[in-house]
Amino acid sequence: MKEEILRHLCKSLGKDAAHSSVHDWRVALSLALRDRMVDHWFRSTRETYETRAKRVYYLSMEFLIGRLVEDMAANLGLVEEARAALTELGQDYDAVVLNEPDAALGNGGLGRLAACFMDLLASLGIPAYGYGIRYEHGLFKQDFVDGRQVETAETWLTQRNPWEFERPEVQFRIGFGGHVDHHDGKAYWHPWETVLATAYDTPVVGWQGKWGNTLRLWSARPASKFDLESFNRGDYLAAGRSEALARTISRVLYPDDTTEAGKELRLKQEYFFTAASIMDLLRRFLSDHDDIRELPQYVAIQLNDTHPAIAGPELVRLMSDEHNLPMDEAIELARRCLGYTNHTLLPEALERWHVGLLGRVLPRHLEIIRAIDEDQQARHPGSPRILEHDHVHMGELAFIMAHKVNGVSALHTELVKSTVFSDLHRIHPTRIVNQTNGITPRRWLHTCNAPLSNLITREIGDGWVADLEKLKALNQRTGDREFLDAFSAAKRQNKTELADWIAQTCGIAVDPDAMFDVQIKRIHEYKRQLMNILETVALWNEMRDAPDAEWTPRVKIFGGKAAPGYHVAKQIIHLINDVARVINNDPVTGDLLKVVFPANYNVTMAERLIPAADLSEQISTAGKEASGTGNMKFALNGALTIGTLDGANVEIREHVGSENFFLFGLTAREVVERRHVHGYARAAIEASPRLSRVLGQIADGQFSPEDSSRYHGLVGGLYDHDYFLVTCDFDSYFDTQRRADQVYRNGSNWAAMALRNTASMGWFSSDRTIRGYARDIWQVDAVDRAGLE
Ligand SMILES: CCc1ccc([C@H](C)CC(=O)N[C@@H]2O[C@H](CO)[C@@H](O)[C@H](O)[C@H]2O)cc1
Repeated sequence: MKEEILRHLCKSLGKDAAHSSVHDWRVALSLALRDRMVDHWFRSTRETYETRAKRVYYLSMEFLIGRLVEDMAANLGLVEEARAALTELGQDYDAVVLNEPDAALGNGGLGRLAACFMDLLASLGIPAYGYGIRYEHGLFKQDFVDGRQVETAETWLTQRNPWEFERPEVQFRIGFGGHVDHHDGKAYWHPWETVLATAYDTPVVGWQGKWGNTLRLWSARPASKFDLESFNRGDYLAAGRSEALARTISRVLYPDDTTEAGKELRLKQEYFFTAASIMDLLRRFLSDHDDIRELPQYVAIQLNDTHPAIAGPELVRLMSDEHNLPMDEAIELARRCLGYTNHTLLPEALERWHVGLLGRVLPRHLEIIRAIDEDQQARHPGSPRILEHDHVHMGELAFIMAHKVNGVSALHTELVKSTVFSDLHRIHPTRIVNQTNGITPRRWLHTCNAPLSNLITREIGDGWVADLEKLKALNQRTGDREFLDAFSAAKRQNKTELADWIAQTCGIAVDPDAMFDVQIKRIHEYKRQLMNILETVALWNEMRDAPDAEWTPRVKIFGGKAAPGYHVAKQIIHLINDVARVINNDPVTGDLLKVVFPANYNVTMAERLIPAADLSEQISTAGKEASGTGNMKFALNGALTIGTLDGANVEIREHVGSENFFLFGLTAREVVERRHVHGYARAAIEASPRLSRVLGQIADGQFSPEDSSRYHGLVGGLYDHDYFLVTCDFDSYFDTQRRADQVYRNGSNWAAMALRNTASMGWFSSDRTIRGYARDIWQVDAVDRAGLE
């Protein structure tokens, strides 16, 4: 490994070891690791062709990958070899791997799930491609200025990306706009604008590197040559116009994760990568099959939410317009290839494009969508329509064009059946299935939490990394004092390291013996970071009222970005920072309570915070969080959850045992009922002296003396609307937090409960999730290659 790193440093980067930066060493290491992957990759690709195996295509607008170097080294079993090689070369392995920028090609849960799935598809040896967009700029960089979020462009590609292979030979012409001619029964689409989609491939090897799949990300290029004539005329802007226009399509990730942008560029992005992906998989299929009617036997396409839903009409277009299949047969064939995963019930997140906009950008597809609607009506009169009120409803399109639709947790799937798709569910009672989310145990325990990972491996061997259900054996140890101490020591080591990082990064001193209470996720009203900070102020009040009482010291840690246009979410960020400033400088409460909100939460920060957490905040309004995946990561790393019966919390609590979970709050059904009670929020506030005191302090500007009316709107909103029932769940949340305090003070109990959580999280490996998709949706075999020689 040492020679390979040196060779790349000198030969690939042209750098002399004596004058190389951490960046150079990191790229050299990455190239050396990449070399070790390509053989597995080629062999897997060859084998898939030889065995004519069915391929899975995962279409996603987002892949929230994070850093890759550590993950690749771990999957190849080369961590120690790489660490030794760098040490011999006088370099610090940890500094080198942390130098890598996050590939932040996603907003949150949906994007990270796609990244976890890619790891599992390779580890299970399922031939698969991930298809997405190679954004030049991923999710924005977040900074706090006077406590407010400010966004700046993310720049991961300004540095060389050592993992990708550019594929200039893999290019597709993607059309937009124009018109459609119809003659002799055929349709001819004449796009007005064309861009080139160019492929960039990143190999994805699974655990123990026995199989390699491909993540193919598309980059937009101008289809037309450089306009030298304009240039010579000195009209430089005109000369660069087509280039700039084309690149705009893959320039930046839309930072909204719950509100559909409804912007033309977003629609173009969705069609751009979807069309290139469909054309690419069809080309691959037709390279060794000549009857397109066999497609469903060899191709399974999974739509990661509605963002690639245009895949249905695009497949039908190619089958009917270019392969001359009758429309209804094309529709049926496409349906047998397609699966659709729904990730949210929030009405504002369900995509619906104005028929004018979609017709202008994709005139042929609008015709086909009309045909699909008629086909559905013919088969199921009265069925919900795709085209309604001048809008194309992408949820209905995805549902009607898929042979299987799935939710991402048991509760969510039931709500999908009983709310958003209740009518379609009645017509197609077997189409909706559940596939509860999962996480990859490699990144989210083995790689990010060495103290606990090593302890577990010492105790039960390392079989758990490939088969997480093996953690169950740890349940025997919940009464073993010595093991519990070792378990607590691992947590304490992570907390100490995090305390050092917080001191450096945020300039705040925190006590590793305090309870580390962590809420990290996108900022959104339904995730109720607001309720968390209100509880924090209430606790602060009571600590100040009785400073000598027996309090459990707490460190409240927040992390998360708000969509730039989401005003209320930005207000919540500002309030958390304002409250932190007051509490962290309060001599009365001192080390009893600290509030920490490091800026620019991302995958790498999650890998740092989760291993050090004691308490995991999963406090969404019941019925709103489709699943959550952070909740699984925390429990796996030995944190206890305080949470509502929402999303996958329900199943986590079933697996870890209700006695090892701090449950509070209204259920999803009670939430719906409470909304019918007039003035429920005001009533709840008036019934809670604790809450009304806190709201008074905030409204009076106690935390914003420089702008006392800053939170009038926010507090007023709680009195008058409180759509997410912060007021109604506040007291039970506060009481449950106090219960957690009690338990935490009895360390051994807490450790035993935490160990039960870790031991019971095997089911939440995305190993189980992917096996479910393979069995129920894709009809492919999951061959566990990890153990194969
Ligand atoms: C059109 C804008 C937009 C962009 C992204 C989204 C995603 C669906 C939002 C998302 O990330 N949903 C999360 O998906 C996770 C993976 O299934 C779940 O665990 C989370 O509960 C869900 O909020 C909606 C709307």
